[in-house]
Amino acid sequence: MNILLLGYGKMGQLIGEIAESRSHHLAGKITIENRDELDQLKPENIDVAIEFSQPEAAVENFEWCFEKGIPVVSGTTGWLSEKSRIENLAIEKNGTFFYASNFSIGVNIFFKVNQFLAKLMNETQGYQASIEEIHHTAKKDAPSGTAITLAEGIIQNHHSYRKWNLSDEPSDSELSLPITSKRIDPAPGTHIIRYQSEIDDIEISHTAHSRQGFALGAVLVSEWLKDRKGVFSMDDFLSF
Ligand SMILES: NC(=O)C1=CN([C@@H]2O[C@H](COP(=O)(O)OP(=O)(O)OC[C@H]3O[C@@H](n4cnc5c(N)ncnc54)[C@H](OP(=O)(O)O)[C@@H]3O)[C@@H](O)[C@H]2O)C=CC1
Ligand SMILES: O=C(O)C1=N[C@H](C(=O)O)C[C@H](O)C1
Repeated sequence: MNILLLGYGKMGQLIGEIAESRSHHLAGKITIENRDELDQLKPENIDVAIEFSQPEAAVENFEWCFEKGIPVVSGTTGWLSEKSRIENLAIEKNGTFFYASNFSIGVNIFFKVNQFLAKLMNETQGYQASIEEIHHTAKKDAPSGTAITLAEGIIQNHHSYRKWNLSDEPSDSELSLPITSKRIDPAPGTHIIRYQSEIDDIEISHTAHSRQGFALGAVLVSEWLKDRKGVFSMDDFLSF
């Protein structure tokens, strides 16, 4: 496949290496500095754009891809207030859009375990839930996109929680799930779910040892997405 990398930082570079090792060709490696190179590309020669940029850049990148008819796979976090509009735009333009807060298979198993645990805890009194995420200090958004997905998994399955809040910001509701964001180098991504009571604590966690799982997941999804039209998520890609 011909792959356009929109964003060529820590993730874009690793995705490029993995894509080439799987015999794909890189049609472009776009950063803030060389963004004008987009005008010289031939959209008909690009099979998919893999977009790992920055919260402020992602939406503009999606709109550009939809205009050019290029399917887009994005892992950029921190732009979710625009998600419904972007998904509607993808459909309106007969485009292809795949977003995941986390492309690693391990984290997607962890999402399912989190949902199952939330269902069990919903039947149990006396536990307070909380989420902690730890990432490297260059991360621009907080909480992480993965922590938001985990919070949504709890909110959908546990009646004591209706929304989430960052733990260092005041919450206006007892029904809010606190998320603590820590920035410690070189953490690629750690997420912990805690249920604490006076009697005991229950804790589940996922720790990424590198960015390999995120990057490989994005390439595998791009291969799967070829020739598909519409809006997709990891639930469509995975068979569990
Ligand atoms: N879903 C997932 O599985 C994962 C998601 N992420 C998310 O991916 C995103 C990128 O992470 P990471 O690679 O670590 O970040 P980096 O800061 O290392 O890289 C970001 C890249 O985006 C480029 N960029 C910024 N603005 C634009 C623009 N307008 N058009 C094109 N490129 C642009 C930057 O350019 P320049 O170099 O010139 O500054 C840089 O190359 C983050 O939102 C992060 O949260 C990260 C890991 C996994
Ligand atoms: O910025 C990162 O590095 C990561 N971002 C994603 C997120 O916000 O959840 C995924 C992963 O945890 C790494």
